[in-house]
Amino acid sequence: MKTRDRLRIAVQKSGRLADASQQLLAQCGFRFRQSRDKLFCFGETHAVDLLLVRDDDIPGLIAEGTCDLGFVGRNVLAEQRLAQVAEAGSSALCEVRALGFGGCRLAIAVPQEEPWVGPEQLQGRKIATSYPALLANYLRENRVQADIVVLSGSVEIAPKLGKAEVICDLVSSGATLAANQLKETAVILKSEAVLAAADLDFVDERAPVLDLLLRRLDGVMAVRETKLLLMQLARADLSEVKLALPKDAMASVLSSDEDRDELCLQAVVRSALDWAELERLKGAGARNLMVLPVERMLA
Ligand SMILES: Nc1ncnc2c1ncn2[C@@H]1O[C@H](COP(=O)(O)OP(=O)(O)OP(=O)(O)O)[C@@H](O)[C@H]1O
Ligand SMILES: O=P(O)(O)OC[C@H]1O[C@H](OP(=O)(O)OP(=O)(O)O)[C@H](O)[C@@H]1O
Ligand SMILES: [Mg+2]
Repeated sequence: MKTRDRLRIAVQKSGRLADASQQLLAQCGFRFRQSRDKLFCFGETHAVDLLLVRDDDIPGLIAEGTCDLGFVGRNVLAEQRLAQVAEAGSSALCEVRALGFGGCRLAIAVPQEEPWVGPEQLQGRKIATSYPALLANYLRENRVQADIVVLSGSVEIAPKLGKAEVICDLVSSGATLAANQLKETAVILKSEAVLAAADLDFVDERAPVLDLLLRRLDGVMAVRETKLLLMQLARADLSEVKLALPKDAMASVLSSDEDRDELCLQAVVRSALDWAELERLKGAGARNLMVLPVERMLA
């Protein structure tokens, strides 16, 4: 087994996942110094270094052992995992954690005027995609035979170019599909950025730093949507205000001895808080409501 004294993580150099990946590592308390060629970041606070690469290269770098971990879209990881299984019979690549950013879906899209009845309508059609293994898997599961046209990008213009009638591509807002007179139908994969790895059974110095990284990632992820809600209220309104709190709120009441009728209530809320919920609390008697972000939590 290869041993190394520093953990090496592959992250996207530039693109949709690049900034959020580095921000997440910063939230975990990891600081880096970037090399002059901007391809490598040396970990200043911990024995963790980053390799800045194209996202498509991340699963391969992990599989060959050049990197221990990677921040990559589930769509890219799942596609390359399936391709490895088809080629070698197995794949060591696995998803260790979902990271909560880079949300999108891999979906089938057909021309807007075409009614969608189900996957059987894809029988014998030409489908353009950059995800041939995931698409082939979906077609196999639905017992449909179709012609997969592999394109590395700009898949949405394939129907206009006459290369295919249908596409299978990533969708987020749906704006790209709408601009190309296409509509989303079946979703093949729900995706987000994930932490990918092949082998986490380290027996060298990487083990404790991996442990620390996973614990801190879990700490940051656990409070992603969490907010601290603070408010003032009269003691007489306490039960009404408590009833108006979101169901998952963990509330505690603070009071000062000088004015026992005037209370302060704090609540940790794990779901997103909208204006309607705050207005409901105000209606129940709460005043000076404040919603504060929670940066980290150590249980
Ligand atoms: N419209 C979208 N909204 C949200 N996330 C997306 C969207 N499109 C793609 N993603 C996610 O972001 C990942 C990276 O997308 P990006 O467009 O930066 O890739 P790329 O052009 O292949 O970059 P690279 O130059 O690194 O190869 C995708 O694999 C996917 O997981
Ligand atoms: O549903 P939407 O919000 O419109 O997003 C979908 C688009 O986003 C991605 O492309 P991207 O913009 O990253 O460009 P690319 O094709 O060069 O990767 C994806 O390939 C779609 O084309
Ligand atoms: Mg790419």
